[in-house]
Amino acid sequence: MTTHLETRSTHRCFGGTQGFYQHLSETIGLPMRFSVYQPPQAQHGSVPVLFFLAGLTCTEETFMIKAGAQRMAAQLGIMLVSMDTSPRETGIPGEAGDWELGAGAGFYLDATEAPWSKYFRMESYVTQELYQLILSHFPAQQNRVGIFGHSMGGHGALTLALRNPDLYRSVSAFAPIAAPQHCPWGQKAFSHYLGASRENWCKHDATALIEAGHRLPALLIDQGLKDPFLAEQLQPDRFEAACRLHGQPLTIRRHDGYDHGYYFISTFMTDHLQHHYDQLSQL
Ligand SMILES: N[C@@H](CCC(=O)N[C@@H](CSC=O)C(=O)NCC(=O)O)C(=O)O
Repeated sequence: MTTHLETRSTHRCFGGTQGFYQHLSETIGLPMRFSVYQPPQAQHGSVPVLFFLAGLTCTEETFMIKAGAQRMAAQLGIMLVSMDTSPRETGIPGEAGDWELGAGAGFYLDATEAPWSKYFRMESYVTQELYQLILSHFPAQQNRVGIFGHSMGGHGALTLALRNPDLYRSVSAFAPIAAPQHCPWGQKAFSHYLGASRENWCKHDATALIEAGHRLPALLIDQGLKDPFLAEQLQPDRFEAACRLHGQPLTIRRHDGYDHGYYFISTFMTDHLQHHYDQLSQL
């Protein structure tokens, strides 16, 4: 791959390197930004890699700044990758100004509907272009790749892993949008990006994908019970019921008092990194 990577900044962090990068994405047709934490072990050889997909309004910086993942990643020798949550400055009318749609709200799918379909191709970007770019430009082990995410990014982690089981060998999520076709965030995004076809919506809905026979490796989900989005937007009960009915292994932990934000995520981050480490170490 001949992608030119612009290094925007690097920072020593727990003996490793936190980097922020930009490149001209062929998939998106515009510059895209992403971030990589390389643990100290990456100086001596390739290491497992975990992609983190962030939620609505987030950027490639949010996870790296707020989740507190680098200390444990350095101990376990895991590379962390995060990316912006959508294309930006596309010129599409209505791209900015609505935090649930457009900029910051790419929903990790390839839009099929104009005007979004020209640039909003986050599924291909994450699963193909960025995936290959990380494997070719960083010391990442290609057979030890995992994915996790939060909220919209939890939806992304679940659906991309369900749709691409050969790419991701470990999966987890924090407060995912677990049944997007049944919630206002998902209905708004899917109707604009995918059009009216419910058949197409089901291809990007984690609960529907489980019902359709797609499967994941052993899955960990954490959910705060003081999350203001829990009942209307996230709906993990639907996903849990589908997993139980269809034999998908799932550990779902519900935590009193925790909300939707990064204080919740950082509290349980070490459990998620250990989950991925354990899964990827078996390979
Ligand atoms: N409208 C608010 C809140 C946006 C928000 O809560 N975003 C979450 C993800 S929600 C689902 O994907 C988030 O992760 N925010 C980043 C953070 O640092 O907490 C707003 O615009 O702020």
